[in-house]
Amino acid sequence: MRASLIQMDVNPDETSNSRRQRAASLVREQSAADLVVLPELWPVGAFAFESFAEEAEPLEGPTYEAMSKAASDAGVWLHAGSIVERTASDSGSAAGDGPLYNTSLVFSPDGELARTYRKIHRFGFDRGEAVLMGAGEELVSVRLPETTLGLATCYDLRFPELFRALTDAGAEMFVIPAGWPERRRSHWSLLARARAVENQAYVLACGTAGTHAGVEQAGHSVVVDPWGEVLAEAGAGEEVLTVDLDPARVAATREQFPALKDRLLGLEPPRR
Ligand SMILES: NC(=O)CCC(=O)C(=O)O
Repeated sequence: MRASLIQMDVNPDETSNSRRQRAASLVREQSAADLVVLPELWPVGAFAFESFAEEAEPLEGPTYEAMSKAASDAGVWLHAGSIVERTASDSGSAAGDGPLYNTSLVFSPDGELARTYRKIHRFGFDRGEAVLMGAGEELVSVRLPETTLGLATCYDLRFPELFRALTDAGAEMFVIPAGWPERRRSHWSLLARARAVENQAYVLACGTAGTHAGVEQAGHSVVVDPWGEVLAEAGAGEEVLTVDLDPARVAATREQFPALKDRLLGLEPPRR
């Protein structure tokens, strides 16, 4: 199974419309891949909080349209990263005045929307995403012919219980679009490997390059195998990281080193 992670440069000199067109062409160029991944909030920038409201789009908005077509043109599964999703109000009376969400879109090779995932852990403590967006509440996995993807977004990487729950739900490959800053790059690399090792799963973590809203991005997208080995790692700039994966390695690793079976906490009834 071949995966291509598109580590896009997100900077304020490019409009979201032009970046959408560029993303669509980059996806079309990956027709040799089975799975293509884009980063978190690439149309607007994960730290461009001031632009969230203006750049917010309905689920079936311009990013959806462009990515659905790009997925079907390339004939690939496409994790299209995330958008600022504008929702209708609870009453349904006025379109578009409900909460915003950081929502990921996954398309099948025929361009159909397979699943969405609303980021559960919002970044920013008492500002930014944490106050501007609603929190997702649903664990999401996506069944592909070769494997099962578990979805998470950027700051979610710091919460191991999410990944353990996805593992319990059958995930074998975590796909993590991100807009991770350079300042905490060491955490990114460490946590990506930790989530792979502790769950004996592949990690595909796709970040952004460039600088937006004054925040230099880490780049360094990474693919880690179920043993915790780094299979491929990008540099700091825009880059497509392509790697061949063997989904059978997940079951093999879990069988050869069955640490997941030795869990004692959080399981009912206790195993020992
Ligand atoms: N966009 C994000 O979720 C940023 C997360 C981050 O900077 C961190 O966890 O550190």
